[in-house]
This record gives sequence, C-alpha cells and structure tokens, in this order.
Amino acid sequence: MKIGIGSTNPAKIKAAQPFLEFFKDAELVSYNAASLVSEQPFSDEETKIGAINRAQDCVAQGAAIGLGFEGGVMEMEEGIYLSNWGAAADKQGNVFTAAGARILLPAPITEGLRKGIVLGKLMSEWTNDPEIRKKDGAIGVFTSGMLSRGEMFLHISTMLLGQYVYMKNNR
Ligand SMILES: O=P(O)(O)OP(=O)(O)OP(=O)(O)OC[C@H]1O[C@@H](n2cnc3c(O)ncnc32)[C@H](O)[C@@H]1O
Ligand SMILES: [Mg+2]
Repeated sequence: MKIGIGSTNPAKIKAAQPFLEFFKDAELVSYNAASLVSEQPFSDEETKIGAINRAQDCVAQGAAIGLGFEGGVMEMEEGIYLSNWGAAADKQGNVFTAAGARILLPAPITEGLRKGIVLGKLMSEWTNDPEIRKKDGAIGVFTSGMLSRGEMFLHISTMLLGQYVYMKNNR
C-alpha cells in the first residue's frame, strides 16, 4: 500500500515515520499536493483546511492513506502564535486532524507577517538560512533548537496515527 505525504519538505516527509512503522509493508510516496489555502494561512481554521486538502489530494493521486501538514499562524490577544496542523485521510473517506505545539512569535516577526510577508521568508532572513523551514523552522529557532519543526510534525503524526488505530479497533 502507498502512504502519501502531501509535501516535498523533508521536515514533513520525516514525520510520516510513525505510519511507516505501523504499516510495515507500506511505501512512502511524496506528492505535490494542493493545500488550496493562502501561502501563509492566518488562522487555525485555514491552516487545518490546508492540511486536510493536502491529505485528501494524496488519496486522490493514488495513496491508500494521505498525510497533510500545514504551517500557519493565528492571532491571539498578545500577538501572533505559530500554529501547525496535520491531517490523515483514507480511501474510505475518513479524516483525522491534530494540531501542533504553539509558541508566541517575537514582535519583529509579527510585524513582518502583518505586512504580508510569509513566515518562511521572515525566518530565512532572521537566520540567514534559506533552508530553515526544511530544518529547525521557526519553532526550532525560537526554542533554542530544543524542538525542531520535524519533531513537532512527528508529534502531530503520532496523534493522527493514534486516532486512526483507535477508529479501526473500536468501530
Ligand atoms: O513545501 P511545503 O509543504 O509547502 O512546506 P512549507 O515549508 O512551505 O510549509 P507550509 O506551506 O506548511 O507553511 C506555510 C508558510 O509558513 C511558513 N512556515 C510555517 N512554519 C514555519 C516554520 O516553522 N519555519 C519557517 N517557516 C515556516 C512556510 O515557509 C510558508 O511560508
Ligand atoms: Mg508551502
């Protein structure tokens, strides 16, 4: 069976690992999946929809189970929080969602976001590393490397797999 990941970003591809360990005969396929949301989602709702669209697009392209991860931000009273979502979809039409850990972004990043600059670009400038979104990401940078973007997506992935297995065992 094919497990699809709706991205070519290595931080997201690595996060499919729990599914590969669970479905031992599965092969992982990376799809150029459409999120159908803005390049910089600005709410939980929009970010979650992006993750679901990516997961379902993988299934539409032939995967038995599709995984979608979307990075976004969300406004709260004191500023803008990093907000990531993941979704797993299958051929039977089941969809599971889970959100990742959140941190408040520093004021200069918030200002850039409000001007319409995407987080990926702001973080590349902040770190002088054009590839930062594929590695530590914003969550890694602002937690002193203690939690990378990949680990954060991995945590979301574990929650998706856990919900999927619960459904299979309890319906
Ligand atoms: O190739 P894809 O899968 O699209 O991966 P991406 O890195 O572009 O990630 P998203 O589209 O999910 O993220 C939406 C935007 O937010 C940025 N972003 C989100 N989280 C980030 C993080 O932790 N570090 C750097 N940029 C981040 C990202 O670069 C995009 O501009
Ligand atoms: Mg993107």
